[in-house]
Amino acid sequence: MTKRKVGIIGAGAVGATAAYSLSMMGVCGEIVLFDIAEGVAKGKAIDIGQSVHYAPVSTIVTAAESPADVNDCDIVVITAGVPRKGDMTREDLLMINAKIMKSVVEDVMKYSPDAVIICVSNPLDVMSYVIHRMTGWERNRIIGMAGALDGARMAYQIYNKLGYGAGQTGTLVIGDHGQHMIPLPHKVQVGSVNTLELLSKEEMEEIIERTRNGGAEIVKHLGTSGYYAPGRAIAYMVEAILNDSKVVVASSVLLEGEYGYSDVSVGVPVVLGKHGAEKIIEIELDDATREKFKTSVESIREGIDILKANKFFD
Ligand SMILES: NC(=O)C1=CN([C@@H]2O[C@H](COP(=O)(O)OP(=O)(O)OC[C@H]3O[C@@H](n4cnc5c(N)ncnc54)[C@H](O)[C@@H]3O)[C@@H](O)[C@H]2O)C=CC1
Ligand SMILES: O=C([O-])CC(=O)C(=O)O
Repeated sequence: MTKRKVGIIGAGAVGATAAYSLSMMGVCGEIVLFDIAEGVAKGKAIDIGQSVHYAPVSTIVTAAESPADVNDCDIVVITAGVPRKGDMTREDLLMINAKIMKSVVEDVMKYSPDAVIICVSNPLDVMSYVIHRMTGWERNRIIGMAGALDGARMAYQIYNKLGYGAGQTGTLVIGDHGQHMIPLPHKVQVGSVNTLELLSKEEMEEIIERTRNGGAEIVKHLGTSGYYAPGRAIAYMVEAILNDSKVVVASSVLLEGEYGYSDVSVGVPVVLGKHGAEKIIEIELDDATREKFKTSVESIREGIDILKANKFFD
């Protein structure tokens, strides 16, 4: 990769935190922020740009005056959209965020036609699917951020139970980024020790439940959804793509027969490198997990079907 320019569309809580996190890591030369709300991108770009003075590597942070300035990006992160509040589910954001997605994606296609897109807006899997349908791009170039965050949340819950192994916990969460997400306890290891040997069945069930409700728990306390962990998860994915590091991260990608499904975006383990989601890893699912995966896919398809019924797709 010759240039390392990252566009972030939607400079709200998540977009700005991703920008801040990325600028502190120094993995890209330029970050350009765009937001439809006047002054938001400009103000945050100045603030983040001034914080870079203390970063190990300098990153230029700018604000786009218009979508046309988010041009020639290697990666475009889409964090434009409405977050949930109160008792809302992510699915309640479907119609409003789908409309936002439509205008944003048209601009990305025009101004950064070679980019890898990281979709963040909710409901995540359906929005990632919308981007596929709108762009028609190769599927490796459209990646939904979910498993990176949900996996971090699961690791956090495990540490809180064990009291050791922070930073040594490998987790895997597949399926939708919603009520049917599937944290996989038998895949979790702390320092190469399988957690099935460290935690009781009841403790693991509690961890799974708290992981699944990780987003809602923050909304309950904060009144809006979280942004530090999401921002850091985005930055981790951007770094993996820019550095071509080939790390395995569960992400929402379009299936074309893998796991027995097609024409739906859902979270599965993928290899992240300079071409985006370069490889989908098909892991063996036992019968019970396969059933959960089916429920998860169906829940995403419900959202897609609502858009179809509303003639969202041409
Ligand atoms: N995939 C995931 O794991 C996560 C997803 N999210 C989702 O990310 C989205 C953003 O969340 P927050 O940053 O907390 O919301 P926010 O309200 O703080 O920021 C969203 C920003 O998008 C901007 N925006 C709206 N329409 C736009 C357009 N057409 N072009 C450019 N900017 C536009 C708004 O002006 C606002 O500044 C939400 O949909 C939220 O549910 C949030 C956390 C984690
Ligand atoms: O919970 C929300 O609405 C935002 C989100 O996706 C998360 O934090 O996982």
